[in-house]
Amino acid sequence: MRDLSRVDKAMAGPRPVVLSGPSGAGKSTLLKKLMKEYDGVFGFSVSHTTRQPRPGEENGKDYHYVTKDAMQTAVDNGEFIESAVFSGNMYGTSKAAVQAVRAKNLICILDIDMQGVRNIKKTDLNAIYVSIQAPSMDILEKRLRDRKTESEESLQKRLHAARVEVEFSKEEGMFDVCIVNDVLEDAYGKLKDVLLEEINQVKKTGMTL
Ligand SMILES: Nc1ncnc2c1ncn2[C@@H]1O[C@H](COP(=O)(O)OP(=O)(O)OP(=O)(O)O)[C@@H](O)[C@H]1O
Ligand SMILES: Nc1nc2c(ncn2[C@@H]2O[C@H](COP(=O)(O)O)[C@@H](O)[C@H]2O)c(=O)[nH]1
Repeated sequence: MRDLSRVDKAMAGPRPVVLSGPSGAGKSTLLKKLMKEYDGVFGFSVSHTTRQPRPGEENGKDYHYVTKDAMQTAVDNGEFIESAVFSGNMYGTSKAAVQAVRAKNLICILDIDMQGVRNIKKTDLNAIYVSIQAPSMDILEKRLRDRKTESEESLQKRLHAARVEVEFSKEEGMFDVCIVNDVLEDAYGKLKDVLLEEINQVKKTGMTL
């Protein structure tokens, strides 16, 4: 007899993965490793932002870089699943960004702040929520400073937001798992363990198509 629950699951597509946590905790580092190791399994939900691109970032790949007016108009037109102001800039997940990944039957990865988590939880996306944390505020600050992407003002705003994000991660039921990114390879191993079922599902479905 066919296992209908498994058929339904495959048809619904893989569950999206939400990575969230303080700026500098290592979300992008971890998700880039995942996308490299599992080429053709994960797809990144490319957010929109009004912040300036950093050296090496590519429009359409890391973010869609837009003006505040363009972003506000798109938000007002209902083009976003969620949007937020973080550290003085607007960020948002467009419906098109998620749809583009899901149309390919890939695991959609969202890298979003806590406001985004709250809002995505109100949707029917049925995501897996993973909190990425640094081992301590001192280490977080050092990582952010060493990254050399922020002005002192922006760094202070991010550290302030980080304290709030740390408390948020402790809220009951917010995250399925919390990973402390101390030794990168250990954190990456834990992330892969959490996502193993979805990874295997995508690999299996891909092979039968
Ligand atoms: N386990 C680790 N040990 C040491 N350095 C790390 C580790 N993980 C990430 N880093 C470094 O810390 C910095 C911040 O990492 P990353 O940019 O991935 O953070 P993020 O959470 O994506 O931040 P943001 O939210 O600002 O985009 C980077 O320079 C990265 O190379
Ligand atoms: N709510 C949302 N938050 C987002 C989105 N895209 C990124 N982010 C978060 O913003 C901060 C800062 O990112 P940075 O690239 O400027 O360092 C970080 O916490 C991201 O997770 C989004 O679409 N919605």
